[in-house]
Amino acid sequence: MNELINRLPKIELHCHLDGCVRPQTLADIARREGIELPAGSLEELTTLMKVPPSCSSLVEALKCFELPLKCMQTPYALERIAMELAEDAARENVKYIEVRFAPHLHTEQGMTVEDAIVSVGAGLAAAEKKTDIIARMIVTCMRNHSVEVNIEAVRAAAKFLGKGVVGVDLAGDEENFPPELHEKVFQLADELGIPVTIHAGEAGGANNIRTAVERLHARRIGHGVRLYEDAGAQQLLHDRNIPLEMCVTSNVQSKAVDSLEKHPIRSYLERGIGVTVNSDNRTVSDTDLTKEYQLLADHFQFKAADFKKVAVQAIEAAFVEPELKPELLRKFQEEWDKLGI
Ligand SMILES: O=c1[nH]cnc2c1ncn2[C@H]1C[C@H](O)[C@@H](CO)O1
Ligand SMILES: [Zn+2]
Repeated sequence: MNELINRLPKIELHCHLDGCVRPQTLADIARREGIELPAGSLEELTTLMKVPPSCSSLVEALKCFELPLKCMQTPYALERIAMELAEDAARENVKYIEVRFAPHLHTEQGMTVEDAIVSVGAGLAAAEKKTDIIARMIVTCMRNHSVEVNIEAVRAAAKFLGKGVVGVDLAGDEENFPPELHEKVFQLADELGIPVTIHAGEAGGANNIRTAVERLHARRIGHGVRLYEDAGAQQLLHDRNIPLEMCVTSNVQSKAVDSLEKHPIRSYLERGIGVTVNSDNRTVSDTDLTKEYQLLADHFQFKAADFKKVAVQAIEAAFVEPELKPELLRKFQEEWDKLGI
């Protein structure tokens, strides 16, 4: 199964740029830009960039983003980090990736929201030229930012829609900032024709999943782990064909589930809820898509047929230009044929 997992064609819909910075790159940028890092060695830096084993909540996990963000304040840094992320994914045979980031988190040293989008877009485009990956951007709004700031992010996303940006998202502290606070923001996204995905049911209850769909126009749900709490919400996702972007390792770390064994991914798959498999944050969660697939094979009896199913569901749910989907599906089919699965 290991070799098969390495060779499987993959697709990733939920991946945060600031959670995927290579430690060596962070060290390089810090040196280049004269930023002092609180670590004496690469090993120490790598440890600081990862969620600690003692992590007890999402709020605690979110602290791990402060360090990489310090070194993600210039066009050079954003372009390089985006390119490297897409290259790392391509090496895992990821054929399509949606990379998300909150442009406002990158404006501390004078970059504008639009500068940040342009730089990430340039990095992804560079990786597309060098590898066989298609890479797109999702503009993330932060739950702790004001409605006004998030409206600005959505307007910037609209400007780049079809030019690298394919959607908008809501992320951050779900425990203290419920989705309805940002209803106006995603009302606007809908009016502007931007596809919406919302982190919900991770550090908050299934009611947030319902709100994300019914009031924030979500077409996909980030995590949605706690969907099991509400049969009505399950029915809603099933009826509207709204899939979950599941990130199993991340959910164990943030305590969205009590233990790995209690993760509901298998039961959602069996109940006909759309499930997709994602890394969330490669560096912060110390994972990648290959490790996530391996985890599913080892602990949730995922077989080749299950991996095919989740890939097809992800292709269907991708925000990529619709005209690219048949080509993407063809690429996957070609590789499955080669693997005889
Ligand atoms: O899993 C997550 N849940 C909620 N927010 C998250 C998660 N992973 C990353 N974020 C936040 C922290 C980052 O700074 C921000 C933008 O990528 O999104
Ligand atoms: Zn996330």
